[in-house]
Amino acid sequence: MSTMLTFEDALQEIKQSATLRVVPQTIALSNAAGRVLAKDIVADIFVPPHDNSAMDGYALASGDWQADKAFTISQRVPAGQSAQPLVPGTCARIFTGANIPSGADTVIMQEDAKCVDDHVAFAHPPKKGDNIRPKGQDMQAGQTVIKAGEKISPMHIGLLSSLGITNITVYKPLRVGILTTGDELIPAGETLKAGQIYNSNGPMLKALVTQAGHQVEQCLHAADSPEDTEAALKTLLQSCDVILSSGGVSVGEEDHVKGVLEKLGTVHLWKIAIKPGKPLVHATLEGIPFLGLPGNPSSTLVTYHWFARLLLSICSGQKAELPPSYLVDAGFNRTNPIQRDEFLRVFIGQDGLAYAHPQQSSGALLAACESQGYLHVKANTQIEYGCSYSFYPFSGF
Ligand SMILES: Nc1nc2c(c(=O)[nH]1)N[C@H]1C(S)=C(S)[C@@H](COP(=O)(O)OP(=O)(O)OC[C@H]3O[C@@H](n4cnc5c(N)ncnc54)[C@H](O)[C@@H]3O)O[C@H]1N2
Ligand code: MOO
Repeated sequence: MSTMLTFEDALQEIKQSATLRVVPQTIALSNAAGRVLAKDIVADIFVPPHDNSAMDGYALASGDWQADKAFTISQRVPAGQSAQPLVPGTCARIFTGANIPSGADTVIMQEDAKCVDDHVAFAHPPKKGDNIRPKGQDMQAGQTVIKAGEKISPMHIGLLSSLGITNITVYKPLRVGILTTGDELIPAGETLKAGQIYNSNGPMLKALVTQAGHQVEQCLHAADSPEDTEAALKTLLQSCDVILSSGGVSVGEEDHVKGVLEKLGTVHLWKIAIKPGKPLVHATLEGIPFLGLPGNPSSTLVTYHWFARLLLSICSGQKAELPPSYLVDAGFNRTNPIQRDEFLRVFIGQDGLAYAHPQQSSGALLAACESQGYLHVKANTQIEYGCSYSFYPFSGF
């Protein structure tokens, strides 16, 4: 148990043991932004339902066009009204969004038309299909348009509204318990005494979990004692689907989280070859997944982003996907050997190169706030100016 797992093996282990922890419920689409879809959505209509005009202009059969022919305007079709079949050899006055009359196959925009008394002529020959948005251009009946596991975005709300859908089946929000540990920590708002610092991981984790769309069920703080840690965990176990903690997972005699986990449940992994975040612990307590994040604030952030986010995603019914990344060249060198996979907090310069923030201590959080994402540098490599590394913008997490 004391050997360190590789980053990939740890991800795999957490991914494989994570299971769905929430049940479906049907809710109004208008309240569904940010919720996780529980059932595929299959379109039951075509969108648009009919061929319709993309322009204000004139609908005609392209084969009827002749230079300077004066077309009779045989009908007027505003959006929202049904069109009559086109009288052969004539055109229809038509407006954006209006249904194309049967017999017409093209729309000429009004700027390209010349009105002659109550007739109209078109100088340039149209192409069949011009300015017509065909039936089903956006969605076809029978097409799966959103898969279960997707988080509903405002775009999805628009898309589903265009199908006439008012209710959808989503998963109930995942209830997450947060435990912070440490005798030295006090909440913001109180006055610091010698040896004390403010609890920053608690509020940060609460914000990360909330931003990811989960429900923070309860936040507790435990002193550095096995009794306090055990009591807090037992309380969280009563109402939470998943538990995250910060601190108390290293090797000192003031670190009690792992010992209590071994007493109450099963520890699956402890210590990963990453920097920062090495002493991460993963366990199951009474069937409830638990991740113990290391207490240094940047270690908490990094392990939340890479491991807790994934665990919470799977438990809440989402797909187990890593955030998007792209290759960026390093704008700096580092020749000292890298023994653990590193997640450097970096920003992208105007030259497009990645620059490491000068402060990479796991105890410092300002560096993350001043950076744009992670540069993932794998163990046993070096960082060379101009070489490419995977960059993961914070916005993808
Ligand atoms: N002898 C060794 N010591 C340490 C090792 C090691 O391998 N051998 N690993 C180091 C690494 S790496 C990390 S990371 C830390 C993780 O330790 P813990 O998870 O046990 O965290 P704590 O000791 O409780 O706290 C570490 C640090 O973070 C501050 N902290 C904790 N919680 C909060 C919070 N909620 N808000 C703000 N700051 C917090 C705490 O005061 C400590 O300064 O262990 C190393 N040690
Ligand atoms: O792994 Mo620790 O997070 O290096 O500071």
